[in-house]
Amino acid sequence: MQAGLYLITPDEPDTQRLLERVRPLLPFAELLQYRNKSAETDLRAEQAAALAPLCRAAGVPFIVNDDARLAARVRASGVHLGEHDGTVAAARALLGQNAIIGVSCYDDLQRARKAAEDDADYIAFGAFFPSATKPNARRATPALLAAAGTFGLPMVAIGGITADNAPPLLEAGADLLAVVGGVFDAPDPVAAAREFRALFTESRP
Ligand SMILES: Cc1ncc(COP(=O)(O)OP(=O)(O)O)c(N)n1
Ligand SMILES: Cc1nc(C(=O)O)sc1CCOP(=O)(O)O
Ligand SMILES: [Mg+2]
Repeated sequence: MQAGLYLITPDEPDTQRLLERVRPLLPFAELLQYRNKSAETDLRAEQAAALAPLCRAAGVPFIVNDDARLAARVRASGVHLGEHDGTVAAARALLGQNAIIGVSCYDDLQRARKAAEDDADYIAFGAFFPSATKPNARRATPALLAAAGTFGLPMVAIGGITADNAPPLLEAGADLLAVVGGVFDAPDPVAAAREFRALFTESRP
């Protein structure tokens, strides 16, 4: 897993529109997560099945949020698990050794330690800034990233991140910046994604 932008989809009800919104951004993303908290089961299955080949063709690992079974069904590269989304072991049994299994750790170093012991592939912390996507998210600080560096796993920062407010997170050790609104709600999403990529190419040649 390379450092860079970890793009997460917004709740877009129209599958064709979702593909149109995601397609031009894939060249700037290291990972793409399908997340739709508003969709019913059938629509989530349809959208995940549509995004999987798009990501495969672009060479971008495709991660499904919450649902390891859906990830297995669409042959995704992996799954992202929060505190209500099952265990790493259960996801690993479904998806295999090579799958990317990420774990939300919020502001909790003990959760991160457990995720590392469970052989997660990355640990995610947040929210670092107020988030319109998840207004009630627990808040985290850059000091947490600095402390979690000892776990030896790639670290993802999430929550209200823009290219402008991201530099302290990279300085504290974040490898990947997970973003919904900072790209999809920007006036020009491609320009916003390009700005994120520049943070990595300029600070880490
Ligand atoms: C990369 C990444 N980090 C954190 C989350 C949040 O997961 P979770 O706490 O399960 O909340 P929901 O996204 O399911 O609302 C994430 N999805 N991705
Ligand atoms: C899905 C999610 N999880 C968070 C956490 O802190 O665990 S913050 C968040 C929202 C991310 O969207 P945006 O980039 O628009 O703030
Ligand atoms: Mg979840």
